[in-house]
Amino acid sequence: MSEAKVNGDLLREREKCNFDLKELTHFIDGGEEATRNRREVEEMVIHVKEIQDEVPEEYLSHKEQYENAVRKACVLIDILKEHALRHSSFDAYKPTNMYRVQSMVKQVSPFILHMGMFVPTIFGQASADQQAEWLPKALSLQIIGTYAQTELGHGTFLRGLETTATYDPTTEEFVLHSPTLTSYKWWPGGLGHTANHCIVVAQLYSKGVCHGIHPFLVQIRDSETHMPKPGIKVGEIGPKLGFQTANNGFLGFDHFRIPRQNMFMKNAQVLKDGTYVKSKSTKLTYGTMMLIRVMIVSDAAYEISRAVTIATRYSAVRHQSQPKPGQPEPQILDYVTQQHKLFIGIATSHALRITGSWLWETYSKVTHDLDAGKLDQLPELHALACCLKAISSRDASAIVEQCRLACGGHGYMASSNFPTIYGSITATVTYEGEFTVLLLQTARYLLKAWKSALEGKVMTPTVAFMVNYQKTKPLWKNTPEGIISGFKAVAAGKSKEAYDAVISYENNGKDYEDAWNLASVQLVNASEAYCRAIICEMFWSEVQRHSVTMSRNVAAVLQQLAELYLIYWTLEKSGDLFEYSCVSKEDLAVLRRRYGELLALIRPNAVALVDAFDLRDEILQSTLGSYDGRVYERLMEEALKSPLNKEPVNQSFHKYLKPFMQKSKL
Ligand SMILES: CCCCCCCC/C=C\CCCCCCCCCCCCCCCC(=O)SCCNC(=O)CCNC(=O)[C@H](O)C(C)(C)COP(=O)(O)OP(=O)(O)OC[C@H]1O[C@@H](n2cnc3c(N)ncnc32)[C@H](O)[C@@H]1OP(=O)(O)O
Ligand SMILES: Cc1cc2nc3c(=O)[nH]c(=O)nc-3n(C[C@H](O)[C@H](O)[C@H](O)COP(=O)(O)OP(=O)(O)OC[C@H]3O[C@@H](n4cnc5c(N)ncnc54)[C@H](O)[C@@H]3O)c2cc1C
Repeated sequence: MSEAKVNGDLLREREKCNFDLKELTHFIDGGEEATRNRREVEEMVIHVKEIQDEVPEEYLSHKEQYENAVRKACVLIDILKEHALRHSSFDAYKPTNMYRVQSMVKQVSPFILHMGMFVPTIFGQASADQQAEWLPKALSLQIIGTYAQTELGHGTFLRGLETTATYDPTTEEFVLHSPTLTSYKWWPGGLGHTANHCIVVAQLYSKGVCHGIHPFLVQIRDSETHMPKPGIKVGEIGPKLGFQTANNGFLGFDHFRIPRQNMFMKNAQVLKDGTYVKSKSTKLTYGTMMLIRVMIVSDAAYEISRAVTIATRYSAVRHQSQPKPGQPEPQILDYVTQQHKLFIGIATSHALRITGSWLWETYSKVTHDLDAGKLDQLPELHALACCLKAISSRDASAIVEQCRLACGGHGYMASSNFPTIYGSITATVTYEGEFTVLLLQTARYLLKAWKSALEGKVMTPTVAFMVNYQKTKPLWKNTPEGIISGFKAVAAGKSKEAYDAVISYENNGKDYEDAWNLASVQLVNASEAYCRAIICEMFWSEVQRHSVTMSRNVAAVLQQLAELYLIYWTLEKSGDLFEYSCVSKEDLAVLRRRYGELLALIRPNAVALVDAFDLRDEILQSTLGSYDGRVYERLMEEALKSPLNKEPVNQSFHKYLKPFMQKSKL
């Protein structure tokens, strides 16, 4: 990009950068080679004319948006498939690469569930024979699939799903049926008009016995005509807050038959005569959800990086107000309140990316052990994935919205891209396990952990801190390590309180379930505190670990961001820390001053820090956040694309306004 065209404020901001920007980008990507590979994929996609829209998508009808999205998804997937094959690797399938490439088309891909859940379920739940048959077709998109679990009546409570799959040994088939309106599948992405196959989660009946929910591969549309198969009722569920082009659909079955072999057989099986063979754990059926929950943590980090890049660049270009008479209007980035809104976003993106990578590695290790029959680490992984998915998606939604608000009126424009980013990220708070529901899952683990600590049992690593808390309340130290220890004290204290509350309700005559419900606000708070302690510890310790191999200034900016994150949350949660740790008012006053110092230290590097995310304009898709900072020019260029501006007088004037005004004159 020619520097001459770049906005002067941004040029000056970039000159202030005191660290090696490329080194930070490599760190974010996971190494220099990873940066090269990512850029190669992006470069390949960026120049493809077919994925660029002449008319902004917002002006298209719902139907046109979908058709355009299918067209672009086909182009995109073709390029990526070719790339993946050329490199004989699965690199293109890595979550981080997928997110970035996906965001080059503004609206979500109707193939998202194919790539995100259909293919992974075949990997995770199909037997070797089934994989050999289904994977080549799925990976090459000869068949397009989705993951149909949620029903009109139930999303959270999976044991309550109503779709049935009844085994008929005479024909060696399963009969799929939707007995009620509420049993209709509802929500699966791509189900409306894109997928011709889907993974259906249904209650398995054999020999008159219900064995609970199991996944089945079902062809729902004809391979040639794409017509729904007889016995299948399928369609799209209509417009939503976001995710407009995901083609979320509904699906009902009228005694629809599939071969026995279409039940996913890696874990449980039904033999020809109808004998049911149990899985090592019924929870293995939930494997794909676990994978996506793990991926969502990195996705949250990525969406924050997009929002905060847009808002920070805009804040460097935008001038407003005149605090000192006669002086020029300052850049809004110089207002400390603006720094307070934005720098926590930069810090959180790093915190969640680092935590997401750690969770990904933990997930890989535990699933490898599961394949070898070792199930002992599954509960801890489940507890971690649940709370990290919940908190990362909620934090990301809040930060994206904060970034939008930080851009004032222009943040409200569709062309800022905030509405689309927000529409996507806020969906992650609900899908793949609703926020509160997942925190309550983690709370189950925490209560057991607290009980184990009371009984002096061996503790798993992420809850081992509970043992110390039982002995003493840790002394407060105004250091990052001291703050982390304080957050652990909050997590332990809240777990204890929730545990005691459940016991106390039970002692007062409530049964366990009612006691649980009565204590559930405390349970959710305990999970949130545990999760915050994990993110804080992971962020700080990983930055420390990597600092020794980094140049001094890159290490310094990352340490500033990690410290900012820790202090931000200490100040946000000061009430909890007063209650459960030994922090004093004086300690908090010191931290408040340090927080102000950190904002000032980060300020000169702010634009460089978001530049280091290395998000191309084609990925940001924002009038406010482009690299050159031509904010006002772009806003006007985009406004002129409005179809309403194609003619000086709209026909509604002659049809309605003029007669209306004339009538008013009489
Ligand atoms: C060749 C390659 C080419 C590459 C080309 C690339 C091209 C790229 C282009 C485009 C692609 C686009 C980019 C893709 C990016 C991918 C991102 C993916 C995004 C996907 C989008 C997803 C959309 C959303 C999908 C969905 O929402 S699917 C539906 C999800 N549904 C839920 O999550 C339901 C939530 N409910 C539950 O999970 C459970 O019911 C419950 C709440 C956990 C309760 O379950 P249950 O009643 O059975 O259990 P309990 O009785 O409560 O508990 C019993 C014990 O079991 C424990 N438990 C529960 N769950 C688990 C578990 N999963 N694992 C382990 N243990 C579990 C529980 O804790 C209890 O334990 P206990 O000891 O306390 O008894
Ligand atoms: C954009 C989007 C895409 C989706 N894609 C898919 C897909 O591809 N495939 C698919 O199968 N599904 C999909 N879903 C469905 C999604 O997984 C569910 O909506 C989600 O799991 C939440 O379930 P629910 O809608 O039943 O919410 P509910 O469980 O009805 O939640 C409503 C409220 O009740 C509360 N609540 C429920 N149970 C409890 C409890 N036990 N304790 C305390 N509070 C409780 C919740 O906290 C929440 O406040 C998608 C959803 C969205 C929004």
